[in-house]
Amino acid sequence: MSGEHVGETVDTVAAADVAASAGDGTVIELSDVEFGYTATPVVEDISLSITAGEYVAVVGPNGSGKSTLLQLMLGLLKPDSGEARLFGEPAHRFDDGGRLGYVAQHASASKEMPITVREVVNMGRFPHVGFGRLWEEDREIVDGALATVGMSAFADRRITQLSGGQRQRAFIARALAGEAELLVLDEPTVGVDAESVQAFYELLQSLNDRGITVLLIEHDLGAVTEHAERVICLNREVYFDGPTDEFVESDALGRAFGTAANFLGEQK
Ligand SMILES: Nc1ncnc2c1ncn2[C@@H]1O[C@H](COP(=O)(O)OP(=O)(O)OP(=O)(O)O)[C@@H](O)[C@H]1O
Repeated sequence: MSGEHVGETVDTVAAADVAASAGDGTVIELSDVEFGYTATPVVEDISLSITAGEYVAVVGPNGSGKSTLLQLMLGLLKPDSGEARLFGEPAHRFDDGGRLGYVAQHASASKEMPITVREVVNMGRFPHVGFGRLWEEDREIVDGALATVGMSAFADRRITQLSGGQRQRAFIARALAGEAELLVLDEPTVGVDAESVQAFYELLQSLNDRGITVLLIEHDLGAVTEHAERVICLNREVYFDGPTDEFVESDALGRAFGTAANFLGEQK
């Protein structure tokens, strides 16, 4: 078995362009997926689907395969066996086009990157208009995206001069400018100050209320139970996949983490 090793995670990837999603509203579909970076599988026996409009949290211990699962879903990794489909297409062949906004773990920017927030958000329009050709209507969409995430006042600030939370908002604005239907976030509130976390989740909720499918990895169980409507609990295999209230009542957490106390001890 030879899993693809993609090395460094790209900080943010606005992946995905397609003509059509699966007609039944399925956004992501995994069938019997197995993947390992070496001969040992990191995830196996994964079958699940995510439908348009859902708000799904992936939880699990450190090293349980959450980021790997996300990258398989997005086609950034290719399963060793089984199949991953994104908007009805094989995920690894999915073309960039704005439907998907991906904010990777510790989304950051190179310190030398002399790029402003507006320029980052402008990039969201590129799949729609082509490089360097933003028209008035595109600028209005960019302004709207900046306003939606509360970053209008920071539009001309360099991306490197933002806090972690502000940077996350800028990357979300880029996804919104691209008219993303699916927003995927890998531990979005790591490095975000506590006061901003609540506002950040309110933003995600408002985007989900507008019909955007939200899929995120989250360590903060409180945030998961408060906001996500569905939980996928992972530790190489899926230990639980279902409504959040059923997850809370279940023993999946303890089984996946060894003990629930362990997990709670990991809370940041
Ligand atoms: N690029 C890579 N090359 C080799 N091994 C990797 C790579 N990325 C992750 N792994 C290994 O795969 C396993 C799952 O990692 P993954 O990052 O998917 O877990 P995770 O649940 O997201 O972890 P965390 O909660 O710590 O972010 C770990 O054992 C990790 O060391």
